[in-house]
Amino acid sequence: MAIITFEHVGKRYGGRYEALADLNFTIDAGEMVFLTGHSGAGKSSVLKLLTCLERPSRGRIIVGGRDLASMRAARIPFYRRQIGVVFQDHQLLFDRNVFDNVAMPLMIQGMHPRDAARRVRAALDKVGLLHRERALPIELSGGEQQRVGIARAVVNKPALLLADEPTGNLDPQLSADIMRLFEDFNRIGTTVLLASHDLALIARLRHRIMKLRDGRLISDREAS
Ligand SMILES: Nc1ncnc2c1ncn2[C@@H]1O[C@H](COP(=O)(O)OP(=O)(O)OP(=O)(O)O)[C@@H](O)[C@H]1O
Repeated sequence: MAIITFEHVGKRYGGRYEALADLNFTIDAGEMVFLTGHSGAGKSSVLKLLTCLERPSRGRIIVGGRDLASMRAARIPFYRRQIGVVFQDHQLLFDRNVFDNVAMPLMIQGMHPRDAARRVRAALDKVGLLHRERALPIELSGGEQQRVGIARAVVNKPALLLADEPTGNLDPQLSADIMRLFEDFNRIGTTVLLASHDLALIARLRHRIMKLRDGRLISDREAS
């Protein structure tokens, strides 16, 4: 069953040339998919549309049965709770410790601190950082900081996990470790869509690869 459908999606920023043009694809629930392409090909734009940070200029985007174009602004925060997002620079709060960073989405939702603490520790356990919950981000390595970013993205148990160049700043060994984490979450049922230009890494992993060029889908290779 499709969890994401793009139908004839186009995106223009401020009336300029098209960042995305007539994009059509579906991603089924439970898939793990890489989105690749050169810098400026439109990878981040796809993710911004999926998180409603941007609206499509044309076409339809359906996520979990909801049409994003017709979603009222007031619904967007609720919609976003079902999606975990991992950024290249992880966007941690450097004056808060690991626990508080991961707890942030749950606090914003008003979850009871006791329930939140249980969730936070479960997420930190999954990324192997339970023993660092009191550390400040500055005390962690780059790879560990990215793991905190992933824990924060999954703390809500999202059906869909999006990541924009999550290994962009990491060396090959750490990148492979981070990819294994995404595979772990995928194995337990989370749909994963991951933008990356690290072709060597993603080719080894044998998941579906969608390739963009100048805002168009130029190839879509099924998992092998
Ligand atoms: N907010 C914006 N305003 C104007 N143009 C934008 C905006 N965001 C993206 N663009 C343009 O849209 C095109 C696609 O950008 P996008 O960030 O989606 O590509 P990308 O494949 O993610 O590239 P990168 O790997 O460099 O992040 C680029 O030409 C970019 O300059």
